[in-house]
Amino acid sequence: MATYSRLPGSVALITLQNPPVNALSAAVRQGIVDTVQRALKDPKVTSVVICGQNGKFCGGADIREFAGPMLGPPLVPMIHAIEAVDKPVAAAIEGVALGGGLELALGCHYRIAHSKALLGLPEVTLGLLPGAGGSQRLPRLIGLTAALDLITTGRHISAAEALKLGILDQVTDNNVVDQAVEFVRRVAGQPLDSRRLSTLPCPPDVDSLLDKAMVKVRQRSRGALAPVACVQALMAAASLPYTQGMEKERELLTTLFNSGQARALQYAFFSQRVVGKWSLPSGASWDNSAARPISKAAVIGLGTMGRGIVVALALTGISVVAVETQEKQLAEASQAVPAMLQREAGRRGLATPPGVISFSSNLQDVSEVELVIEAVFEDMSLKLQVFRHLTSVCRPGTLLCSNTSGLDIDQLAAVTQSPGLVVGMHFFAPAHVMKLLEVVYGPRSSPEAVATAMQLGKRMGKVSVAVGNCPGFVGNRMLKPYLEQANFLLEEGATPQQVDEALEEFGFPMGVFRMSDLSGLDVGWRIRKEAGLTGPGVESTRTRQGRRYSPLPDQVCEAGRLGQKTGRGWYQYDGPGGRVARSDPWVHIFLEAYRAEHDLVARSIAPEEILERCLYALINEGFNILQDAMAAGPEDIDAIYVFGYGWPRHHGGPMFHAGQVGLGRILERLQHHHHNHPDVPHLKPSTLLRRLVAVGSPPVQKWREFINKERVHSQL
Ligand SMILES: CC/C=C\CC(=O)SCCNC(=O)CCNC(=O)[C@H](O)C(C)(C)COP(=O)(O)OP(=O)(O)OC[C@H]1O[C@@H](n2cnc3c(N)ncnc32)[C@H](O)[C@@H]1OP(=O)(O)O
Repeated sequence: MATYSRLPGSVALITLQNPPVNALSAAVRQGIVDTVQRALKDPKVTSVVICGQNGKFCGGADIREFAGPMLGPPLVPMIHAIEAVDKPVAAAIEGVALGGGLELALGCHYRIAHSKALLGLPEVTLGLLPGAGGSQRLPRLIGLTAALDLITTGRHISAAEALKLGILDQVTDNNVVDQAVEFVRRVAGQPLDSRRLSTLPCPPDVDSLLDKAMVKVRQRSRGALAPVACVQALMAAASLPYTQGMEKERELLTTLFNSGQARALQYAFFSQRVVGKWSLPSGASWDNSAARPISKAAVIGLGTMGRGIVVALALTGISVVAVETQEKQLAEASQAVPAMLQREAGRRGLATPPGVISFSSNLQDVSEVELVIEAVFEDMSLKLQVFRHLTSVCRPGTLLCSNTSGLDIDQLAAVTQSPGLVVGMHFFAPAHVMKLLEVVYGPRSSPEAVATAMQLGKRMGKVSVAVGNCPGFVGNRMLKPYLEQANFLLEEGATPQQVDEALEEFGFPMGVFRMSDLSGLDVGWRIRKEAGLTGPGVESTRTRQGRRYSPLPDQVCEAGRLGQKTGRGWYQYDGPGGRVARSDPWVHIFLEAYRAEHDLVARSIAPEEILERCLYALINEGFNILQDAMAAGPEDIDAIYVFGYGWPRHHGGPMFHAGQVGLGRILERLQHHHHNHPDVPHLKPSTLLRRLVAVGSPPVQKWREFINKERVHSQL
C-alpha cells in the first residue's frame, strides 16, 4: 500500500509500504494511484514527495506477481499520471531505486537521493527489459551510451555516479525526505515541461552505436533474449516518437514475459535467496545455529587456490596468516598476493585493506587464529598430515576447513581432536572472483561450524550452498557423468570442437574440452589416479571398476598435453599460456588411431545427441543427489551450477531445465541412452526422477516437499 500525509507548508508525502523492499505490488500501485489523485485534488497541496518506508525507496516490480495474472493498476499509466501532475513531484530515494522503482522515479519531475542509495535497471538479469517506460525515458535523460550500459548490464550504480550521469538532481548525506521536501517547496510554481522526460527528444544514434552494441550483446550473451530486446528498445527510443517507442517497449516486454528465459532467470533470482536460508537434514539452520565471529584466519598452501582464498578473506578485513612450507612458492606468493589484492579491491571500487596479510613458512604461526582453511594439493595423505598438525598447534575451538574439491571431509575430521569443528569450504578458481562456495558438512560437523562457514562465505560476497559429504560433493559429482559422456562421444565419432560447439550454443561460456584445457588435464588425471582408475599398474582397458571407462583424457595428458599451460591439450594454442584454441590435427589423428585400436567405428553425431547425453547424464546425477539428501533442494543444485560451473543463467540451472524440458521427456531419453549403453550406470534413470514422473511431474518448486514426504514414507 501507500500512505498519504500532508506536511506543513502544503507538501503531500506519499510513502510506499511493502516490506522488505517496497516492491510495486498491486496494492502498492493502487495506493500510488489513489494518493496521487488525492494530492492532485487537494487545492492546499502545491508539491508532492514520494518516498519508501524503512529506508528503502523501491526494489521494483513485485517479482512474485509475475507468476500469476496481472491484477491492480498497470505501471505504465500510473507513471504517466505522475509525470502529468501539474505540481512538482520529487522521488526521495533512500536504499534502493531499482527496476520499476527507478522507472517510477524517472516519471517524477525531480529525483533526490541519499549518498548511500543504489540505483539501476536490473530487469535484464530477470529476462526482461525496463518495460515501465525506462527504456524510453532513460536515454532521453542521460543519452544513449550511458543508458545502453545501464540497461544491458543491469548494474547497480551509486548515487554519486547517478548524479554525474544526470539521473539525480541532488544527493545528500542528510535525511533525504527532508531534503526532497525542501527542494519541492523551492521549485513549486516553476514550469514543469522540461522535467517531463517523455516529452523530451531522444538523441539519435549517430554513430551506429546501437548496431555495434547489438553485435556485442549477441556475442556476449549467447542465446539470451533479454539483452537483445534491451538494445531493440533503445533503437526504438532513438528512432521513433515516444508513443511509438512505448508501443515497441510493450511488444518486446510481452515477448520476453512469455519466454521460458524470463521464468528461468526469475527462478534463479529466488534460488539464490533460498540457498542462503540453509538447513541440514538434522534440522540445523540459521534459526537454531549461530555463526562465530571471525577476525583472524589462516590459509595453508599458497598455490592458485590458496592465493585467491587469502585475497577473498583479506577483502573482508579479516587478518590472514598465509602459510606455505615451500620457500620458492612462498616467495612467489608473497609477491603475487598483494598485487592480486590491490587489483581486486580496485575492481570492486574499494580501498586496499592495509597490512592484513602476514606470510609464513611455519605452521606454528596459525596457533592464534579462529579459523584455518587448508588449500594444499588434492592428495588425501597430504591433507591428513596437515589436519593432524593443525589439531595439535591450533588453540581449542579453532574451526578447521578444507578447500578439497571432493575428498572425504569425515576422514579429515577423524584425525582431529574436535571433528565437529571440521567442514569443507570448496572455493572455485579464481577464489577471489568466483561467486560460488560449497560448504560441506560431514556427519560430525556441528551446526555452529556450518553456520560460521556459511556466514563467512556471505561476508566474502559468495553464494554459499550447504552440501553433504559425498565424493565430488554436488558440483563435481554431477560433472563426472557430464565429462564421461563427452569422452564417450569422442570415442564414438565426435570431435572436441563438435562437442564444445553444441554446449556453447546451449549457452555455456566454454565447452567441456576448452574448459578442460583451461583448468589443466593433469587435474582430472590426478583425481582419477587417486580413485584408482588410472596410473601405473592400472590395466589399459575400456572397462574399469565394472563400468565403461574412456582412457582418452589420460592418454592425452600422459602425452604431455596438459592444456593451455603447455600450449597443447584437446586444442593447440600459440604457445604455453596461450588462450586462443585452434583445432589440432594431432588430436584428430590420435582419435582415429584410438578408434582403430579399439575397433570403434566413427559415426556422425548430431548436436541434439551431444546435448542430451551430456546434460541429461548430469541432470540424472542431480536427481541422485537430491535422493541421497546431499543437497537440500533443486535450488541448491541450480545455484551451484549457475554460479560455479557456467550453466547459462537463462536456463535457470540443470534441475529447472529438466522441468522446462519435461521430466517425462528426460526420463524417456535417459532410458533410450541407457538401453544403448547399458555399461554406463550414470545413464540409468534415478529413482527420484521416476517417482516424480509417476506423480505427474510437479513443478520444480514442489520437489523439496515431495522428496521430504517420500523420505518419510521410505519411498526413496
Ligand atoms: C513491467 C516491468 C517493469 C519493471 C520490472 C521490474 O521492476 S523487475 C524487478 C527489478 N528489481 C530487481 O531486480 C531488484 C531485485 N532485488 C534485489 O536486487 C535485492 O533484493 C535488493 C533490493 C538489492 C535488496 O537486497 P538485500 O540483500 O538487502 O535483500 P534480499 O535480496 O535478500 O531481498 C530481501 C527479500 O526481498 C525479496 N525481494 C527483493 N526484491 C524483490 C522484488 N522486486 N519483488 C519481490 N520480492 C523481492 C527477496 O526475494 C527477499 O525475500 P525473502 O523472502 O526474504 O527471501
